[in-house]
Amino acid sequence: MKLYEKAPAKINLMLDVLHKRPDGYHEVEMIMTMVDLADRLTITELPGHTIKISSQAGYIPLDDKNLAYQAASKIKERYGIRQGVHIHIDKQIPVAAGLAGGSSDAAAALRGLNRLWKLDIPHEDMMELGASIGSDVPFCITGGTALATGRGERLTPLPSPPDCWVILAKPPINVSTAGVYGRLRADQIKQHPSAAAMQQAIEQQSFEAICSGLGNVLEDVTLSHYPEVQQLKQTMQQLGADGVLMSGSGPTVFGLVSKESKVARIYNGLRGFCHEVYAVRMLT
Ligand SMILES: C[C@@](CO)(OP(=O)(O)O)[C@H](O)COP(=O)(O)OP(=O)(O)OC[C@H]1O[C@@H](n2ccc(N)nc2=O)[C@H](O)[C@@H]1O
Ligand SMILES: Nc1ncnc2c1ncn2[C@@H]1O[C@H](COP(=O)(O)OP(=O)(O)O)[C@@H](O)[C@H]1O
Repeated sequence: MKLYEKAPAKINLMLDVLHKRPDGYHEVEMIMTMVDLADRLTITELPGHTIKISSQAGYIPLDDKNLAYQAASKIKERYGIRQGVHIHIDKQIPVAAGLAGGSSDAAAALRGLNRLWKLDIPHEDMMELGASIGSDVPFCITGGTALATGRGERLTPLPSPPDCWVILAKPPINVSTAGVYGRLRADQIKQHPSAAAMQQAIEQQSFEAICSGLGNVLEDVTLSHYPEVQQLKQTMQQLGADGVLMSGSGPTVFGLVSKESKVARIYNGLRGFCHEVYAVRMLT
């Protein structure tokens, strides 16, 4: 049997850090949503116990460091599965970009293996398995739009934001999430974005209020190390995006655009600076 799962990228419309926790993680408040840029997983049964990962992308790990491998391994162990599996990842989401590509692959593997092996895993258990792989995996399992608290694994579903274009631009640097959180001084954050204001903007379907409520406290950390990310933000603003923000720990910058007539100009303008530019829709 062979089945397919789509693994979309996420963006953080707002990201606040409240404090560093005794376990080393940071207590966060984030509002996340999915965009229409996705990896595609093909999942096939294999004889024996083997977990095999393949990909057309030459730059992701194919061993137990791959988050989809970890998803398969954890599900096999927890549910005593004696079959093997081959997961092929058609990688479209830029890696180490702040778009949760690896987390979304893990989430898609959990969803797909739950179907393949007819496990009927309760929602709570899926969330727990996901959180044991990474803080963003539970959100990637449910998708949609959500307020994420705790270390990112506690979710409150929200309505979809109004449909719009999302222009993503990733400069040619890879950013480590652990490195960015490690450099953050949570007690010295000057301005905290408001989760309540973003939630209200989404509930009222106000595109303008969403754009003015965008904020991410990890931006200062990444921008101070990589001035090219700051430059990319300014360029996207000058080209006319309605709202511009770095996603997650970066370095991808996204621009929200309501009018289709502006999209080509912004996209073409950015291509001069950056090879990896995508014009996609918000997944509503
Ligand atoms: C920053 C965010 C925003 O959505 O996304 P990315 O930029 O990675 O896409 C997430 O918080 C990333 O989530 P995820 O990538 O799943 O992180 P994890 O694997 O759980 O953690 C990687 C490392 O980041 C740090 N970490 C992560 C989450 C958190 N709330 N506090 C932390 O301090 C820890 O040092 C941890 O060891
Ligand atoms: N399936 C996967 N896809 C991409 N990266 C993966 C995957 N599994 C493990 N990784 C590793 O995870 C790291 C972070 O990747 P990624 O999830 O793309 O970051 P981010 O959450 O910042 O967008 C990469 O350095 C990569 O080596």
